[in-house]
Amino acid sequence: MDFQSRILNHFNASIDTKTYASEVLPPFIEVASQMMVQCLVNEGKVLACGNGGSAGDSQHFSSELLNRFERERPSLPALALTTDTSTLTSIANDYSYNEVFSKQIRALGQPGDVLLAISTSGNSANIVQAIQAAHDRDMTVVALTGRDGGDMASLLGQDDCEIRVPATSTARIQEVHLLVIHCLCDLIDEQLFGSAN
Ligand SMILES: O=C(CO)[C@@H](O)[C@H](O)[C@H](O)[C@H](O)COP(=O)(O)O
Ligand SMILES: [Zn+2]
Repeated sequence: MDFQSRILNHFNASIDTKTYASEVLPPFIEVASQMMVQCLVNEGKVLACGNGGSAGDSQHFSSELLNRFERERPSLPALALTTDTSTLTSIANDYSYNEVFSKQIRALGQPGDVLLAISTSGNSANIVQAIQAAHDRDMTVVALTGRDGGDMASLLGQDDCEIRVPATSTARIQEVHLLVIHCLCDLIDEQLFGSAN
């Protein structure tokens, strides 16, 4: 297959995945946005974590809350747990990579905070442990997953919300995760700061 055909295949697969996701995800995205708004109104914060591309997604989300999305408004409290290399390397070195997020959550998480846990497979052990730590801290969890939801899906409780992308390719799932993150940012701004076009 020539390169341009490969590129076209990627575009078409991404479009198809997003079209299918648009038929199933909106109710879950709405609920997740309401959970985050409730948390922020009650002076809570959103902690976010993920590995690889999903680490980037965590940072993308937290920067849009802390700084801005598409309108002028006050900064909102969010923190990506993926950025402090001293903390990440010392926890991984002294304990285990599986604990790099959970130890931060046990220190920083407060009751009423929300954890945004991102994994395309739903099986990353450090994300699973992050969810367990969040529950121990009386936090709720918004989980962005894919495939069959993996181990994360079975850990979630009725106060949590899973947004599971109906796809199997990591890249395609990540592309929808980013769209979901932008939907969450828009809905949070809309609920907290009123109508904008
Ligand atoms: O971005 C990509 C692949 O598109 C990779 O960096 C990917 O995020 C990494 O392999 C992650 O470790 C995958 O973890 P997960 O999504 O299964 O939790
Ligand atoms: Zn990627």
